[in-house]
Amino acid sequence: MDSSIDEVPNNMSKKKESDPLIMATKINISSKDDNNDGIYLSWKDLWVSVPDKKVGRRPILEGISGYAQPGEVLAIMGPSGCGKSTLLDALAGRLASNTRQSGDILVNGRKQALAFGTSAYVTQDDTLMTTLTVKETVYYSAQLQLPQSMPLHEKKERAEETIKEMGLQEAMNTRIGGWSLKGLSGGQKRRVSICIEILTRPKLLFLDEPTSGLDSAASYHVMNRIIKIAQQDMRTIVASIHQPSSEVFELFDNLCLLSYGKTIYFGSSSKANEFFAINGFPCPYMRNPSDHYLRTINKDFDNIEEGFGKNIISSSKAIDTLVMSYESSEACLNVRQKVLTICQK
Ligand SMILES: Nc1ncnc2c1ncn2[C@@H]1O[C@H](COP(=O)(O)OP(=O)(O)OP(=O)(O)O)[C@@H](O)[C@H]1O
Repeated sequence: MDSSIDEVPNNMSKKKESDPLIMATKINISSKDDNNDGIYLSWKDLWVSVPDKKVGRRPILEGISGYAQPGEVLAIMGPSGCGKSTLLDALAGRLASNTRQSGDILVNGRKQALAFGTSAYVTQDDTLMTTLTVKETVYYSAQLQLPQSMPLHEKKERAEETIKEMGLQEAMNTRIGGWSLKGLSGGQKRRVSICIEILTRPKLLFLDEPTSGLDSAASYHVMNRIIKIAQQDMRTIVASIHQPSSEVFELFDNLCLLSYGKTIYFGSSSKANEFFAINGFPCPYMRNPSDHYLRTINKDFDNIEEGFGKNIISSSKAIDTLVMSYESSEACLNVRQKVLTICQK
């Protein structure tokens, strides 16, 4: 890092509160890494609804349960509009004001708000300052977010290390850019947003579509890095993800597969194939499992889908079959037991 960015410029401290860097400060300024206790997050019979002109209120999530635990990454997957971001928002306590929520969300087995500074959230939109370079963005953010007691050189090192972790060293001096100034690619901006949020090494990290806009190699490296952060530092990570490659999919510990607000499957991602196969939807040879799951449970194109092999079945029926089967499955029982165990800890 060069010395010209040693300190946060004065004018930045006068920026309005909506500035992402300032918001990050407010969330994380007191974050202290002084103990290694991880966060167990669990949710039970979680319902979320929104206003609807026709029916009054429309459910987005319909009584779902699950958990996320230290050292692991939980991937939330499902067709577009199935409620992935809504679940992340509910868990992070940042649902929109027009939503209604019922059911329990438990932090370490108790109904409590997430302690100040313990979690971070990377949104789908990259709200970055277009005129700053990558180095300036991450370094200023480190200065603002990391504890005052941390020496400046350590903050610099943390910033540099994080930039490297996200594979951005080549773009250090590139401006973020925007519509009037060409700068980073969409995927690089995603990585800068992730950098800013992992600077403080939060114990609980929510990532909304961390790989959107990334090519398959970058997606793999970014997710691999995120998995390492979870494992090395016993962080709990919950990430919504659209269409992971099979290599990225294999990195996830647990999978929460949603379809139109209902759970299709929750459990070890390595056992999802078996669940689909025993219910009559085996993943064809050489097909990416996540492509197969999403195609099976997307009913938006029911009228034009060719069905599954000889036994043509609509996706609506496939969804009903899988939802019912999941509810009576061992996987579902395991989730309920796990949630109960977390409560008793
Ligand atoms: N605050 C809200 N008010 C009204 N409708 C909402 C609200 N939040 C979410 N929705 C609706 O709920 C549904 C699920 O939205 P959500 O963003 O959770 O889906 P998603 O699975 O993350 O989709 P995508 O993959 O396309 O981002 C959508 O139909 C969306 O329009």
